[in-house]
Amino acid sequence: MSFRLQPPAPARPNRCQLFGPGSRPALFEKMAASAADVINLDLEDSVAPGDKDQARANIIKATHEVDWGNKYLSIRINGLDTPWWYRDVVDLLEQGSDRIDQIMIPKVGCAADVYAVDALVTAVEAAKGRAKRISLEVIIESAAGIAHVEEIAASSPRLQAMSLGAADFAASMGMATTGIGGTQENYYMLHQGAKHWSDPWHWAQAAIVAACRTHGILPVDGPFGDFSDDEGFRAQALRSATLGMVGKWAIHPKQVALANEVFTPSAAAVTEAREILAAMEEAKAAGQGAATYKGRLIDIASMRQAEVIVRQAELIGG
Ligand SMILES: CC(C)(COP(=O)(O)OP(=O)(O)OC[C@H]1O[C@@H](n2cnc3c(N)ncnc32)[C@H](O)[C@@H]1OP(=O)(O)O)[C@@H](O)C(=O)NCCC(=O)NCCSC(=O)C[C@H](O)C(=O)O
Ligand SMILES: [Mg+2]
Repeated sequence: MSFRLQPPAPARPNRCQLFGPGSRPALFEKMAASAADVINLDLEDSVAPGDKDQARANIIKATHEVDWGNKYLSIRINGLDTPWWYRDVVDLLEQGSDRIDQIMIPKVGCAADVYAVDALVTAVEAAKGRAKRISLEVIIESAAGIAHVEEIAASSPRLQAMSLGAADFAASMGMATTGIGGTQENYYMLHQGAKHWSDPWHWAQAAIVAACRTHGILPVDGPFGDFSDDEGFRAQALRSATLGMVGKWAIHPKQVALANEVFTPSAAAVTEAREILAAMEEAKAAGQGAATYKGRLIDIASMRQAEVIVRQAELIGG
């Protein structure tokens, strides 16, 4: 380990973030009753410009009236290039209840974007004497965002999570697709006449995971647009989990169970991780730093890998 230690990410479950437009208050109770760990009420791109004020009022009312149970309640404000974002922050924190946990900032392009929101949140919190400290989540969904991902991850002590927004990311990068996540038909290698599909989201996800892990932030995979394609969602989520992401958005309720399943370590994986830890304790007691488990090498690094799985299971209550 470097002399600079890797900080732990916030210890809360974040397997699924269920989104719903602030302009559809009829969905709020259903969202609260879902199995998602995090609820994202949206003021940004799922709300038409003419509905922004009403959506904000709907969300403020719902923070007082809906029973959100143990959900982590997050509200996505409008981007910093719009005339709405400051009013979103001020009204939410002046008029919304203490039930609000987090503000999500879309299209973050540099650390100063987070600084600006942090400054406003800090001022309103102090002025209103709000007891709960609001956390922040950012969405990386632009060329500038991915270019500055590390400085963004380091931008604020309030920052708890960072998501990849595949749709805006693709648009900003000029990618030739209208797909939101998943396999892209034209992104393949040819080998001996056969097509082998690659993953165009991989490098951005890996950059986000590295920035997040360096600064103790939760890395999250964003939307998978085709909510009729369960297997496509599962494949995308499994790749994200394998890379180190802790969860994924759901843009339709049917995606919640899929995300929870993928980002909950299986009983077999937890058993194996615990066996590795036990085998290494035995090896250490015998003065050895390496051992054999099911015919393969395990050593002290294997303990750290196993601990990731056990910690995740314990967080979820497994
Ligand atoms: C995608 C939808 C517009 C579909 O809505 P609808 O046509 O109502 O769906 P269904 O008829 O299939 O709904 C079945 C039942 O489920 C309820 N429902 C629907 N959506 C939700 C929800 N989000 N949460 C909870 N419950 C929901 C319906 O009411 C039906 O219930 P019942 O009648 O009792 O059976 C809609 O799902 C939707 O609006 N989804 C969220 C869209 C959104 O928030 N988008 C923003 C995030 S993605 C993004 O911004 C891109 C990103 O930034 C990037 O750049 O990548
Ligand atoms: Mg977006």
